[in-house]
Amino acid sequence: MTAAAILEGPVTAGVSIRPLLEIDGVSHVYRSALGTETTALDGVSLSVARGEFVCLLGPSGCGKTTLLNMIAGFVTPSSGRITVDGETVRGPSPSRGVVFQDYSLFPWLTAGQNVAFGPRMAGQGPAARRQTARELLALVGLPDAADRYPAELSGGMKQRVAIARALATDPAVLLMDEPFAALDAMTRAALQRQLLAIHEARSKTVLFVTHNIAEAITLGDRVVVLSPHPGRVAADVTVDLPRPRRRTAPGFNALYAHLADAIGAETTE
Ligand SMILES: Nc1ncnc2c1ncn2[C@@H]1O[C@H](COP(=O)(O)OP(=O)(O)OP(=O)(O)O)[C@@H](O)[C@H]1O
Repeated sequence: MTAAAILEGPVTAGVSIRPLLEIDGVSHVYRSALGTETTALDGVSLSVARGEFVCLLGPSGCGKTTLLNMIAGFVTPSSGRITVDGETVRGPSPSRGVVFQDYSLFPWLTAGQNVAFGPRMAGQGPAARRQTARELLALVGLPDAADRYPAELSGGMKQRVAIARALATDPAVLLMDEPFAALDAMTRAALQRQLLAIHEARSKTVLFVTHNIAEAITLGDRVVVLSPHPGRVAADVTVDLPRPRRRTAPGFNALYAHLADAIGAETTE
């Protein structure tokens, strides 16, 4: 074993199993213009393995978005350290794809151009990035939407384009902030299924923020619960129910009750 491999941690059959994402004692304090301080997160530590699908669950104000924004590199931790693939996060990077709740597509670009935006910034040529956009739009179930503008798409279609756009730079980790919260129940269920299929097909590491307990159980290999004021890890639960996970499946309700208890909710849905 090389010195580098030893530093990276345990090795199985020559493959390092160092976590892809490491959040180490991270805190964040917001300071207002008037000097008021809000401690959004306090001493949060979390490791996410390569290929793992982790849901961050918690009530409003527990710091889920702040944590995701710090991993994305949009917000700097007040203390602690975040590393992705061993590199300290110091700002946004194409290796971290982000999907927001409000779609945030460029309205002046077509769906295809939105998906091709990251590759274009990375210097990919026109033919290659058109091909990337075509492939990814097909992957999210929109093979014929390349020339349509966001205003011509439904909410569910926009979010599919946003997922394709986030995948276009082949990020190491996909960061998703309540991406399906604004969608109706049927569209939401369809996108959940599609996201799981993409997760499986592309072996993507996913960190998915939600305040919806059923969604967290449906999607996650693990559910990490944050408690509010200040945000701290209150529970870290492995979901070992077989997929696809239906609410009527044995074990679903017991896990639901356990997580509801952990976030201090009667029910949130
Ligand atoms: N820009 C900001 N300035 C000051 N305080 C902020 C700012 N952004 C968030 N906060 C505060 O930090 C805490 C965590 O907010 P955050 O948005 O990260 O929580 P959340 O769990 O994502 O909430 P929600 O589910 O409602 O989106 C809250 O108390 C919030 O009021």
